[in-house]
Amino acid sequence: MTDWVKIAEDQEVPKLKINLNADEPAATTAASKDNEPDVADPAETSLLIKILGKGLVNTNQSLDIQQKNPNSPLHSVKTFEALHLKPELLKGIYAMGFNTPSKIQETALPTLLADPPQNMIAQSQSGTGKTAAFVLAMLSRVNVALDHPQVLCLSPTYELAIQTGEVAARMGQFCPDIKLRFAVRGEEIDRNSKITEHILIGTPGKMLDWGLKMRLFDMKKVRVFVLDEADVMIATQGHHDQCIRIHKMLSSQCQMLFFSATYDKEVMDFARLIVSEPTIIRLMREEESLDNIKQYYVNCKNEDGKYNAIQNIYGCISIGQAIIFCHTRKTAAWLAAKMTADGHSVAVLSGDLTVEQRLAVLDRFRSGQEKVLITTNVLSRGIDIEQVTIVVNFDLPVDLRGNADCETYLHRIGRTGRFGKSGIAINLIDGEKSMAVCRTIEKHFQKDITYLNTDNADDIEKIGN
Ligand SMILES: Nc1ncnc2c1ncn2[C@@H]1O[C@H](COP(=O)(O)OP(=O)(O)OP(=O)(O)O)[C@@H](O)[C@H]1O
Repeated sequence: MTDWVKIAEDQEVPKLKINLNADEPAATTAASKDNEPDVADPAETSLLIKILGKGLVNTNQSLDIQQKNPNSPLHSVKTFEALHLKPELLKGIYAMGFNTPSKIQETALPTLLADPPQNMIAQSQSGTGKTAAFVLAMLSRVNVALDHPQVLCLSPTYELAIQTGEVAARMGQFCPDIKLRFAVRGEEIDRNSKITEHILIGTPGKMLDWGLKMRLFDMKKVRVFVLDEADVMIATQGHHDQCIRIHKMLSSQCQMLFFSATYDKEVMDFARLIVSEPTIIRLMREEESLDNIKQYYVNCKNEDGKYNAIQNIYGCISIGQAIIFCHTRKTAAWLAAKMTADGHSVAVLSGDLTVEQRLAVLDRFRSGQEKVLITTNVLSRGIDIEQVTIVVNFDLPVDLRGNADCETYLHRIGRTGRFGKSGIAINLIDGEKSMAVCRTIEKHFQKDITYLNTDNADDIEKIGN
């Protein structure tokens, strides 16, 4: 095992340096996308959330469990001992600081480890313990007496595969006989050799190359197939078909495990193709709500008018930390330059930054080094910043056709029960179109968005109370 602990550690530095828009150099990407709506890349967002996550997310939501095969036993455990794991694995879990199984692990682990193996489709938000659960299943199923791949784990990108490998390396640190190999770009292998490692973690393209094109291992001998981040996988060009091709090569006895943070129809159809008679476990995300958020709109003539509105608000009330959302990178950069010139400490987070740069920006903002974070839709769902008191929509969220994007509005403004309850949202309006968007949002949530006159100091002071 030591070998691949080293490999995982060696990968840790380069993984953050990589520009995930690898097909386009960062400079070209930035220049050509300045005026377009800035959108979040699902793989980048997922990686950011994973790296930013500071431990287990506890939720009060209940589990929803469905079983397609009524004969499969289903029970839950309250301790890791109750799973009767190999002592070395149990030691690895405790060494990671895990004392008791998380909510999803309580129910998922007995099914994941059951004999005969059962298929599973699991859904829960980032940070709830999915990776730890399926990595434990992967490690437990290995028969070290056999020197061929027995477990395949597919991730949508290089970086996400490395993250999973790191968890496996840590959890398996006391199992020196279990061997892992990364099947990702940059890993080369002699065409005439055979892969002897027990676990392969990688991306679909490389896995297909090794298993199908080069026949470096026998896909029929694989006992566990894990598909991680199914929603991100679907969103990544070409991965859907590659996964299906891999799946077709596997034996019908292979245990199929499918993990995702969300399941829309496309992801569920994909899951159904791959996983037969699954036990489906879902832990719903705590819903964001607009309760206790005071919402306002301000009429402005143009972008300069919007800027004046922000200045007036800052002039009248003391604001802890604020996030300002813009539609394009260009507007975000323009606004940041103006606010900085006026003496505000401002950070900008937009899609032209690498994941490493975004992490640095978020870390600084979270620690209070900057008071204002100007961003676009790249700062999206799943990245919660607790201490923010005011959210300003410099541009209201709209979809590609210019219609109100209520879901994005909720993710920008809403809070979950876990975080501070009260907050202020200010929507800057510059014309009929944006007023119509504002009204649609108001109607959708049935929560008033009140008029605010930022030329009137008394009016502004009221929102601070
Ligand atoms: N039983 C546990 N007890 C304590 N900490 C845990 C437990 N299970 C997982 N964790 C920790 O909680 C964090 C989230 O776990 P994990 O990465 O498995 O969640 P996830 O749902 O896969 O999230 P993501 O998709 O972001 O990776 C990690 O830091 C992990 O080490």
